[in-house]
Amino acid sequence: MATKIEGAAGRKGAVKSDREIMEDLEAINLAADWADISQGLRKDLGHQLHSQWIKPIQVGGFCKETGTLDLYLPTEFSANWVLDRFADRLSLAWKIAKNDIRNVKIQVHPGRRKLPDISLHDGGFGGGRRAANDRSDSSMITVAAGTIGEQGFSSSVGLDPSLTFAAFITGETNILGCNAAQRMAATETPQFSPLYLKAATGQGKTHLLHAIGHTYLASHPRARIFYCSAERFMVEFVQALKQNQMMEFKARLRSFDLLLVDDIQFIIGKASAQEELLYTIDALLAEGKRLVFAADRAPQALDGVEPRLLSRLSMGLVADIAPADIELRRKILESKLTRFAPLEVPGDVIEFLARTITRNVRELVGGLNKLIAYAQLTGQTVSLQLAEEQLTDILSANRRRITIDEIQRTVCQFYRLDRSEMSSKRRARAIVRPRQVAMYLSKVLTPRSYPEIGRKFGGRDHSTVIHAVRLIEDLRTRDADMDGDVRSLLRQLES
Ligand SMILES: Nc1ncnc2c1ncn2[C@@H]1O[C@H](COP(=O)(O)OP(=O)(O)OP(=O)(O)O)[C@@H](O)[C@H]1O
Repeated sequence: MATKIEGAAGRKGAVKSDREIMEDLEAINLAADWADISQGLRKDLGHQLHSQWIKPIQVGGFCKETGTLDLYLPTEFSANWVLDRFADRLSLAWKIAKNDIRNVKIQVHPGRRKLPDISLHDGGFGGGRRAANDRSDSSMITVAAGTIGEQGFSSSVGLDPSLTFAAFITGETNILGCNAAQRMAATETPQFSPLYLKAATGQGKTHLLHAIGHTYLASHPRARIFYCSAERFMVEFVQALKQNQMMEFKARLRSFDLLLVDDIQFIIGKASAQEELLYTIDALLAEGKRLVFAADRAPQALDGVEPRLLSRLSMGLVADIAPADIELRRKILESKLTRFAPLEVPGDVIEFLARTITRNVRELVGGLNKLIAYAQLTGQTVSLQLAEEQLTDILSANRRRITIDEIQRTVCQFYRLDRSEMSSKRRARAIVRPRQVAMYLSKVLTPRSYPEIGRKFGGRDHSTVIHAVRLIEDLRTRDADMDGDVRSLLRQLES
């Protein structure tokens, strides 16, 4: 049997056999995995190292018999360089991404193998990032942006040109975070510093950090900006320590006008590096410089971070970005769709994706991209049926969603209460506190809004839910028993 492939722009392509189509699909899946791996490495290594060494990597074929994946680089020199420095990381990342990979072979390109002709202008798979083999130049950042040079911080500013405020869609759940980020990037000095962005994975923290960098640079072209992940900060710190270059390290770190530190939860447990970060924060704040941190949890919930650093992290504004609600998910999909025009995606497909892919925006956008890529590749029309068939992994992962009913049931079992107490009007402390815990867990584990949660707890007002969430958050930082209870409930519910 042969299937006709219709190109991205509606061109008629060649007739492909089923085997060729399977190979193309395998290549698409590898490209999607590579987009995720590459994105992680970009955060870790910074934009400059990433664009120089990782981005040129082309994913070759995967041999099922030997479990070997080929990675190609354009020159002997770059292949050796990547082999020396990144072989272990690349191999580990691929093994985690794809169980059946046993070896990763890094070598010079024997002759270019192209991915199927599909147009993902938006950046390909994996939530709007560039597709694996997209080698387009992204030289958006100029030297003025604070190339640090020499050793120590080896990355330059590290901003992704596609992550701007213009591309960031706002709704009720992220408007506070976005406004605060815009203030941090504005010409006027913000009334708060640092800004601490808190959100679960894939809800746009990194996007906002990059957007701050772009906007600030546009109005301060000579500004020195540093973007890195906390993990990267640790690596740089340890290297400087080993190479006896702490003075240079400190001096460079303190010379920045804007410091953007992503994934601060990874700073955990390294006392000397934490201390250095603490001094840097103090020094930069004293000079009125701007600092932004992003993490997947509140400062108080960062285990193993010393109290003085915690107090610095939370002394400015802590802006919470809640999981995107249905309206925002719809808006994001619609905005992404404009880039695929004239391709048509029916309204019911958008609605289905927005309603089903609720865990995070990365998966949502990744799902849309994958669906469109598949439809273009096989010449099929985008439909609900195609979405159900092609996105089984994403959809089933999202369907395993925790519900408020489940949370109420688990909390009642845990505290040995009757289920009716979740909605009752009784105000005895032994009932009120578990009810507040259940409201808190509903906010943390489900995408429901405060009013929706209130309704599930006997029609309570949203302000009661907000109060409960804040109270439990606060109690968790002061009362070890309460924190222990919540952790144990979280484990039960997430298992
Ligand atoms: N509101 C939004 N509008 C447009 N795109 C968004 C929005 N939120 C997230 N995205 C996109 O979703 C993807 C994931 O976002 P991002 O990497 O910023 O998440 P994150 O919160 O930093 O996640 P992690 O904690 O896993 O690093 C990116 O492609 C980003 O551009």
